[in-house]
Amino acid sequence: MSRLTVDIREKRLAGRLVLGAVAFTVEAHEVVALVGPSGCGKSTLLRLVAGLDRDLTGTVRWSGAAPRLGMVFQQPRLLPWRTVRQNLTIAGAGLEEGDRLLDRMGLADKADVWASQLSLGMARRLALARALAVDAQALLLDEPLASLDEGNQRLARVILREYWLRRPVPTLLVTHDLAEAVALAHRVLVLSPGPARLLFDHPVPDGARTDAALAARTVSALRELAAMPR
Ligand SMILES: Nc1ncnc2c1ncn2[C@@H]1O[C@H](COP(=O)(O)OP(=O)(O)OP(=O)(O)O)[C@@H](O)[C@H]1O
Repeated sequence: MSRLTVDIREKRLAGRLVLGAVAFTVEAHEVVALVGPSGCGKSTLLRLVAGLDRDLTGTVRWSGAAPRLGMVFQQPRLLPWRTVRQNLTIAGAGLEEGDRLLDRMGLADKADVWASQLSLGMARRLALARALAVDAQALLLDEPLASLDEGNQRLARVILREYWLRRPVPTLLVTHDLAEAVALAHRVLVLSPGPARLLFDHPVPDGARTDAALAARTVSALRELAAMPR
């Protein structure tokens, strides 16, 4: 399993500085949340890690061979002219695993519907199912629970935790929601307003995933840290 080392000194888009100094590692079995205000550069950072953009000052390295990635983009990026099931199989999912995930995501009755006919929340659930169905060696998830109602957010959290128990792959999870970060990640990286630099890298206590009071205390501590002048 790969370990990810990110050491970004600077990233520019159209000449404008979008990311400042951001350096961190993600261990082979670790889920790391990236949290920061809107527009600070989180998606840009994820694209650099995915190798979709290689134009940076700094380095992004995986130990060993580059892993097969399961990705959720900010937009669902489905193939609208294919059915829901085909969107999974074309991405490389086995039929059985694809159907199992559709069932878990509450999309079993949509398997033969055109992807273009899904609501945004359904499309986002399908995009998450696709990332989890492709036997990924690392996950890069950009706001995977955005546009889901509360029930589906809870369900998606459970599905993600089950996934990591079965397949503890290195994961970068972008979110603007500290509570979601604490609920899912082992560590939370907080970024400054853009151009983002890393403000701090904070471990989440093990119990926070099951103990709601501890989770709430961790979220408040992170919020206070993030608000501190520096
Ligand atoms: N192709 C581009 N050319 C120039 N600037 C860009 C381009 N794409 C994004 N930006 C700018 O880069 C900055 C970072 O964008 P990015 O999408 O990475 O932020 P983000 O933290 O993911 O935002 P959000 O949480 O709102 O999705 C923003 O100011 C955005 O306007």
